[in-house]
Amino acid sequence: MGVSKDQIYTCGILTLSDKGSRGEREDTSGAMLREMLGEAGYDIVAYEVIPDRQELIEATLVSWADTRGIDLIVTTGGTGVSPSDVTPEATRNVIDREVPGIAEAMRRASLEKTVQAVWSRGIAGIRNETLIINLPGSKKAARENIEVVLPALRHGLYKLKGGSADCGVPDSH
Ligand SMILES: Nc1ncnc2c1ncn2[C@@H]1O[C@H](COP(=O)(O)OP(=O)(O)OP(=O)(O)O)[C@@H](O)[C@H]1O
Ligand SMILES: Nc1nc2c(c(=O)[nH]1)N[C@H]1C(S)=C(S)[C@@H](COP(=O)(O)O)O[C@H]1N2
Repeated sequence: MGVSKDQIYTCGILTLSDKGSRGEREDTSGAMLREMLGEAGYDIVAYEVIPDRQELIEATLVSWADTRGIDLIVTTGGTGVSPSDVTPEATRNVIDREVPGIAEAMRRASLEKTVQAVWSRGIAGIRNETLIINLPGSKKAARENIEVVLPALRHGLYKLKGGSADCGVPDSH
């Protein structure tokens, strides 16, 4: 079965936060992402808040991609340089192919807002037919990053699932 131009893609939001996982901080970033991606037409089928533990992050990403077949996984948190920040390492360990342009675009736009954007080490990549994107943890930073690439995502998801419409044709998928 091929991918259709009107495909509704599934999406999982994974929040990495020690405080959040202990119930010590409300996950306003995850809530914002659920709303934003839901409004953008994604079917939000998974949402979890887990601590910054690399093996747990990897296991969750693998399960969401391989067992549940989720099309798009967006992570928030754990991209910085604190000793506990391991989201990029976990993501790198589970992807087959990196998509550097996504992180490049987000950091370039973020640097227009704050020089502190240099501290996000987030990456993006593909595992089988799942696209995984790392965002920083604060609600402001997560929004400022996802809004940069959101308009591009449907095209990439379509292509990574084997869609064959021409890239140059506007709204062809
Ligand atoms: N899920 C979240 N929802 C809302 N705000 C968040 C969330 N995660 C992080 N933040 C905010 O972004 C800031 C930077 O995030 P960072 O992950 O470095 O915080 P932290 O307190 O060290 O992490 P942790 O939540 O893992 O204990 C936090 O101090 C907090 O203000
Ligand atoms: N657009 C944008 N990017 C941003 C920020 C921000 O406020 N806006 N904050 C930065 C800061 S202060 C940090 S420490 C890093 C990493 O955040 P994380 O550890 O919560 O993932 O994201 C950076 N990226």
